[in-house]
Amino acid sequence: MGILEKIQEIEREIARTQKNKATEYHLGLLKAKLAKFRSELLEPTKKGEKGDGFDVLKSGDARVSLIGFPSVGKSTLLSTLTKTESEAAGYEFTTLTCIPGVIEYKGANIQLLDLPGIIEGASQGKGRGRQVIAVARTADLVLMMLDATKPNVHRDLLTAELESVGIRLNKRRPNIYFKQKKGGGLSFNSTCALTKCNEKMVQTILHSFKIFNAEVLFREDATTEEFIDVVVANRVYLPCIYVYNKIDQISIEEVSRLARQPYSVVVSCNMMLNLDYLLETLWEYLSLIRVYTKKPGQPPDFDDCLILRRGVTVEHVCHAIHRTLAATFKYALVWGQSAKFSPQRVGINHIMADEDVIQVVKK
Ligand SMILES: Nc1nc2c(ncn2[C@@H]2O[C@H](COP(=O)(O)OP(=O)(O)OP(=O)(O)O)[C@@H](O)[C@H]2O)c(=O)[nH]1
Ligand SMILES: [K+]
Ligand SMILES: [Mg+2]
Repeated sequence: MGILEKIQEIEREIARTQKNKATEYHLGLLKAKLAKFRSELLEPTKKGEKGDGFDVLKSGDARVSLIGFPSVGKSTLLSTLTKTESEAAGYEFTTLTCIPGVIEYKGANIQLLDLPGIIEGASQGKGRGRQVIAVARTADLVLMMLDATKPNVHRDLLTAELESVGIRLNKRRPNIYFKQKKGGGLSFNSTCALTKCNEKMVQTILHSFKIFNAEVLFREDATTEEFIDVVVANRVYLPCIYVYNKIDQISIEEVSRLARQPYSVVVSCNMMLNLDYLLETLWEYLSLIRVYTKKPGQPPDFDDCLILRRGVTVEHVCHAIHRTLAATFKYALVWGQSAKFSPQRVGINHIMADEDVIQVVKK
């Protein structure tokens, strides 16, 4: 039996198993098996699957992938936001490979990848699904494009496709410590009351992965699925913006309903509506910040900024300026939002904010 059939069989069994106390562990076991087979699907099988227009080099400050059903307007968006032209047309599967473009925004170069449309069953190899999903895994953010005139179930279908191959959208990594050991059996602890999972379930799941010695610490009230995610380990956690395109075709009431959903932005690529807000949201979700440098006695260099991630320290800034700078660092002067007063004299662990100005003083 092939993996796909095995997966289908387990899915059918889960569907026909009633959910109650008596079947709880059996279900947990099935879910663990499912996770195992699905992660096997991710491993490249045939030679030649790569190198057919999907292995685009990473470049710039961040990478964003465009995921959506056919003809929702992905290529139209790429051609609108970047200098690259990607063919757009009124028929499905116009785009057949990965087309990279660059969004220049607030001094950052954001690589935007246009991809073929994907459909239900993509994770199991329908269409170019597997290649598209492999690219999505390498991105820093997913722009899931949806057709505002189509039923909203598309959003759940695509989310489920990505989920089934280990891509988690707008979710945190579960706060569970897990370490395999050489001996000593299972050591299980939690720092809070557990209502969705328990020691016996954890043991059952670990046994199904042939793990008999391990240390497990639940630091939150996590579910069985979340525990499986931690064990399988090849999960990626990505921010996702749901972009509803073609709002020129729907009523204003419908537009405002879609716009109020979480993580959602409404646009019209053809009419160039709300694209500024999309870029602003993109910047926000990518956690990018700008840091300007300044030399003593000179004004800051506002023409050239460093693009970094929210939460970076002065040490990161030093590395971004020059690889040896951190070693000769004495202190820095910082102007801007992260400074209590301007300028503030700070050490190497000071956390920077967007649009801060920094002057590094060497030993
Ligand atoms: N009404 C309307 N039509 C749009 C809008 N944006 C794109 N379209 C149209 O939607 C059709 C499909 O656009 P594409 O950009 O080719 O869509 P795609 O998602 O790249 O399609 P595939 O590559 O086939 O997956 C084209 O006819 C576009 O002109 C929009 O904002 N409003
Ligand atoms: K199309
Ligand atoms: Mg396209």
